[in-house]
Amino acid sequence: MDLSLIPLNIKGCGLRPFVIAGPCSAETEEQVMSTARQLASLGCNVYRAGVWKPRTKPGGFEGHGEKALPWLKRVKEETGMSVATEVATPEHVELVLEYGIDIIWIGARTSANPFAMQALADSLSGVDIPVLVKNPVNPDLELWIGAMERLNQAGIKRLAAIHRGFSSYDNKIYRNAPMWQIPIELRRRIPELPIICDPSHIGGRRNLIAPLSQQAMDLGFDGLIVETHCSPNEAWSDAAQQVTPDGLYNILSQLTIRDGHIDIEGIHGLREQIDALDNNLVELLSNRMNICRKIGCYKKEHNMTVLQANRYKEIIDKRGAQGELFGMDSEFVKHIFELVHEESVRQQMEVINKQ
Ligand SMILES: O=C(O)C(=O)C[C@]1(C(=O)O)C=C[C@@H](O)C=C1
Repeated sequence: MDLSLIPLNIKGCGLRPFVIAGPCSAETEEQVMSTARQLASLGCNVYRAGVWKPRTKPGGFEGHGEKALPWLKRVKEETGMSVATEVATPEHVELVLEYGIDIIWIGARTSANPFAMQALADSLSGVDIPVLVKNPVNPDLELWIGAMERLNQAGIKRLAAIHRGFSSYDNKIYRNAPMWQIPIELRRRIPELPIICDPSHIGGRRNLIAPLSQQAMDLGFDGLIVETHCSPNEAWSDAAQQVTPDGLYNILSQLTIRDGHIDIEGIHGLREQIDALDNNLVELLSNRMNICRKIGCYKKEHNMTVLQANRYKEIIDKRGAQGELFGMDSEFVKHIFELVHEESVRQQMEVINKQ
């Protein structure tokens, strides 16, 4: 299904980057207003604050709920910024609409759950509000697109995706692995869908916000949603990843914003060279597969298993090391040969099982 989209039509959404900023959670009216005033004075157009906070474990601050919605309303009235918060249930939707919240986002745990997504979509049927959909916690592009399709089917056309990274068991550098290939594929599949990067949740640490924001800009993402707090160290949630409003605008001022629509003329010749090399690569792969099919025939005649683990290991190790010598990441080269081997095994299975 194609998404039927119209522009987000949010103040400032034509700028690159389009910035949404504000604290992880609305803690007190004073904290909400103080952060908002600072952000507004720096030129921010959209203010975010979590009111319902999905926490991994019980006992953490789970947000003030409805009590905090009038604070966001006040931000809107006093600063002129649009206000955004997360919703996870139809009851949340009802309340945010009652309090005139301008934009809603759907969190990673909710977008991973088709039942929850459908319930939210049903509750938004007939409502004209921009909805930002965070990627599901697991790296599943279809699930992410499916969540947006459910909203779209309910009539929500002002949609954007938020890339907040993916949960993983062993994450040393990032809180959530960026796995940039997933939002890149999303852009290829739905080019007109705005993508907003959430460097706060990917990085989990404030010193990673600048490099991650730059990476998002280099990939041509449209916006950034950054957790920003008047006193980050005292934040009730996600303290390590929040920055001050001044800190955020300092980061933004240092970003290099490149134009997605480059002058193709200058790289035309180089692209021709790439086409020629890619052509050779596919031909070489096809030649390799022909040899593998011959080996498949031999294995069939001699009753040998398709998988030859020692030989497979030898290829992966050898090519990985060779790749590194040629200036590539050995894991990348190994991965390519894992895929080549997978196809080779599939082709040999075909040969062996042919009557
Ligand atoms: O060397 C073999 O036995 C092959 O069948 C070739 C090949 C490969 O693609 O390189 C395929 C399957 C085996 O597991 C190991 C290697």
